[in-house]
Amino acid sequence: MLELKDISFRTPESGAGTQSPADRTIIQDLSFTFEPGSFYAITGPNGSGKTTLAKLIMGINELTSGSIIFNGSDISNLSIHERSNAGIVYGFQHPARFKGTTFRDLLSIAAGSDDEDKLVEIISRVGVCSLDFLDKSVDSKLSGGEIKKIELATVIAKNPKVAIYDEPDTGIDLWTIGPMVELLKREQKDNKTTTIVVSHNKAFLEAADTLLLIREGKIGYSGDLAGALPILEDLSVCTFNELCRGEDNAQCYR
Ligand SMILES: Nc1ncnc2c1ncn2[C@@H]1O[C@H](COP(=O)(O)OP(=O)(O)OP(=O)(O)O)[C@@H](O)[C@H]1O
Repeated sequence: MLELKDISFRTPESGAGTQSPADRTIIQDLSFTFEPGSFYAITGPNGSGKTTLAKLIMGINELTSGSIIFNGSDISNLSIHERSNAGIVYGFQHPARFKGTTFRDLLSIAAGSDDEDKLVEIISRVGVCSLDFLDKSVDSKLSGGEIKKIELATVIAKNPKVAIYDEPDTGIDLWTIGPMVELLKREQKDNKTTTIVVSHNKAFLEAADTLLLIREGKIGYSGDLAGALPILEDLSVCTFNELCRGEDNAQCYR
């Protein structure tokens, strides 16, 4: 069980001192409990704080206040590495590329083994069928979709208790999204992985057991997709008509 207790994240406005009253609150007094083995989708408008929330759980961002409890232990002050050892793993929206490093290198580190059979078993789980792919260099020549598959494989190779994926569909073609959702659902079921996906994609929202809608750094809604739909519909219509002086019924979608 992963419990967020009144967590907040504030940053100084650029140019302001660290204790400035102009501090900006990105996540505000947010509490939520992620049940083991469930699938969660975190969604909400751009800039609402979804990635920040995911990074707070991983320890990439430091909490300003509040605490995070994982399986009964307070992990609020643990480093990323320590949280990773405890079983929490993060897949980045824009994974890093490492010139001179191959997919095999990254996967061996993640899996803790360079045993060929083990690596083949992992890449087949993520739908990479070609063995040649293992020896691809993880550099700028990879396509956006290829690097995301590599990132996904390295998360899965760690057999995480909690897997956090930040917009895993970035750069992925429409035909690959369905299999990707199936893969994450399969990992959730087979390994009882608590799965947290930050996404705007309907396929992930539909796959989730629970959807968290983040609005201005708080949970605006948590529950099933059916309950969220009216709110999502509402959020998709522009609320700046008065400012832009567009026609009242222009219904400018963003
Ligand atoms: N370390 C930081 N310092 C200053 N501002 C930050 C920091 N991290 C995030 N922000 C700001 O906080 C806000 C929320 O960012 P975040 O990336 O969490 O949004 P998001 O909901 O994931 O958005 P998107 O859907 O566009 O990916 C943004 O305005 C962002 O610029």
